[in-house]
Amino acid sequence: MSEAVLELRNIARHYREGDARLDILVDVDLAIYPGETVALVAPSGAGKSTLLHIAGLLERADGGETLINSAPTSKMNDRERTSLRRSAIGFVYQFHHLLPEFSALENVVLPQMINGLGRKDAEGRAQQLLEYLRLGTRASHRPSELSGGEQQRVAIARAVANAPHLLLADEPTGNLDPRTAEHVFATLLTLARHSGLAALIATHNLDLAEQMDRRVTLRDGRVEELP
Ligand SMILES: Nc1ncnc2c1ncn2[C@@H]1O[C@H](COP(=O)(O)OP(=O)(O)OP(=O)(O)O)[C@@H](O)[C@H]1O
Repeated sequence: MSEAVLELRNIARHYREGDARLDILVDVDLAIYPGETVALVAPSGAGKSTLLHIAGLLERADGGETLINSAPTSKMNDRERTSLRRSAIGFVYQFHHLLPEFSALENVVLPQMINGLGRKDAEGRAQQLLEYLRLGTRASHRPSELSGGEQQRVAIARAVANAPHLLLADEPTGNLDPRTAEHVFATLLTLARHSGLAALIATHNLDLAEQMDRRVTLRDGRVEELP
């Protein structure tokens, strides 16, 4: 088998609330391989967002190791982690978080320029991605001029703009009506499979989770495989 894109080893994370200590992640082990789509299905408060933030190098664990393409990240400094995150990891959130004053195209161009690509190449790739997501004619529109489903598709284009190896999504369709959610989710899965991405997607929607290659949950701070 090829090497894991994401590997979490013995990850622990707790928060403090006054004198109390909340052990959210106790001993999380998880590996995701290229082209694999994995659903993270767990009750509210179980620690899904915490796990995604640690996997995405947005937050540090209290113990254990996060490996991206086999590279351990816990001893990297913040600059190294940010640089790895920008090149290897894409994020989609429940709310699109697009920059309101920029067009759809510019929202997809910006992360590429931040990652060092020239404007012309970035615009070419952004246009191509938007067309692939059937948003070619909406490229010059600002987020407020797009429907919820279109906004979320632009957010997906932005997440994959730098051709990441790992796609992380936190309830990416949680804010959409069921039909739009189904459509956006199908788009996300097609894109992930087409690009050979490893994807970890937190969702409450069991129908959507069923469409993914594997399902895992969090129980008492540990990852368990679901049938
Ligand atoms: N910075 C923080 N400080 C203290 N407690 C926190 C912090 N972040 C999260 N928590 C707590 O940790 C627990 C797990 O939170 P997390 O957001 O990871 O859960 P979740 O499974 O994503 O939930 P949801 O499905 O509702 O988004 C919750 O009880 C939350 O209140």
